Amino acid sequence: DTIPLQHGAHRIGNRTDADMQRWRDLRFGQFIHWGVYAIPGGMWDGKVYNGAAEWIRSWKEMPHEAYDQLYKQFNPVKYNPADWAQQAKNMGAKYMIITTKHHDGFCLWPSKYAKYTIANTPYKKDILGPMVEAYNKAGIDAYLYFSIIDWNHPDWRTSIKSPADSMAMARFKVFVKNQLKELLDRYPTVKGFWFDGTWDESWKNDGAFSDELEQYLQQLHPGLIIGSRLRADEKGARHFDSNSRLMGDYEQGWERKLPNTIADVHGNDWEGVMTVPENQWGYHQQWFGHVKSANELIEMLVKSASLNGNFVLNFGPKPDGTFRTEEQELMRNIGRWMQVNGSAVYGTGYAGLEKPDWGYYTRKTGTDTVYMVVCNVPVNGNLRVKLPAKQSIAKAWALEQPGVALQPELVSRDEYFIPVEQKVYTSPLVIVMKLEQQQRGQGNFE
Ligand SMILES: C[C@@H]1N[C@@H](c2cn(-c3ccccc3)nn2)[C@H](O)[C@@H]1O
Repeated sequence: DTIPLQHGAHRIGNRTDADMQRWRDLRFGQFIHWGVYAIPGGMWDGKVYNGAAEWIRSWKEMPHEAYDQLYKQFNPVKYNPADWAQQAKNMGAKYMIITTKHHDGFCLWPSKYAKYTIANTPYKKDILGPMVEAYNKAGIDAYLYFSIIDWNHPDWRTSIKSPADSMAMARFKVFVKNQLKELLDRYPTVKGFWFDGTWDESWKNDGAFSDELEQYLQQLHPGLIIGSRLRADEKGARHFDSNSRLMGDYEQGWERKLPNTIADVHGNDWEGVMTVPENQWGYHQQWFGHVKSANELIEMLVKSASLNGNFVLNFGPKPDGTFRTEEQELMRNIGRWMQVNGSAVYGTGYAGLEKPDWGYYTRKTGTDTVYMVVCNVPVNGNLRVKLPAKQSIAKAWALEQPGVALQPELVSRDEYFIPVEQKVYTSPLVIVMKLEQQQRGQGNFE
């Protein structure tokens, strides 16, 4: 039996409206973390910061006063949003999430509610407007990342320890509402918010406000898509309310990790966000540890779609407004594969088949078209395809050779082998299958 909640989930099950279906069909997004933290780029005073570059202000080696002067040097003279949008389009991204304000509180737009903004840098001009416009022009939807944590604002509190704290936080919440309305007024084509920095007590213990804020934004801009990270219920439960019901429009907890099985997603819409190095969102001059390859990231993207989720890959532009070469290279290499094989990702979801060893199945939503994305070619030269009872393969072909029908061999009841060419593969191979209900009497297996 459920606990009565005023500020828990207000909907059971996924959203069924067109805006949400559009979000699902996009499947592949580009995250951009850009701000003052790009200037030090993970280094200060000749020393390397081993944490995430966008957190450098919290590093003991970086005096707050020193960081808080850096905005006076922010001048991305090479910033060219049309070029960014073109590179993202070439990569195959269908939506983009941009940090309007990260935890440091620096605003990439000339907010009239703050001084710590782009307006007071040498660059002066609004960064967000031209970016949203350029991406939308390239056919890419725009979403706004917004950090509730704001290290720059005098009224932000991580916890409420006194009446003075309560009054400060009350002022801060008005400031948050004002900035969010300002963002919607300035950039009306945005499709949603990506909230972050909502783990502190001050927020967790104010579930009512997070609920009111979500409803306020939906009234301002019906159809907005907002993930579960914004929300807490009145008992301090986050993402899932005290009755284990998902709050928000999709599960937003998959940060630098992905679900492994369809059971892990509990039937909810979800989105995974991923860094190229192990844990850098903002620009870091020295990437250390494992840097993911195009094929690794393509596999994560396909794995996400195969489990009914979206995949968002992060980029951290340099202080001059350009992407580092490794990131430009990645966008080209991922794009080359998406150019040919994107139909195995866009508008697809969980195929309802048992996960095979050789890779992933995705199903074009609502159809009998199933894609086989082969990441591990079996040494026995055959792709084993196990179908639910009474289903069979009507047709199968390699996506790149639509005219050449493959010959699946029925090797046991509802199980086929599809031969796969033994050669060097430099990227995942995609095979398309049309499934059908089994004709009566086909196959002579008991
Ligand atoms: C999307 C990512 N979320 C921000 C983040 C993550 N975290 C964090 C904090 C504590 C534990 C694990 C992760 N803190 N800030 C990162 O800075 C980046 O913006």
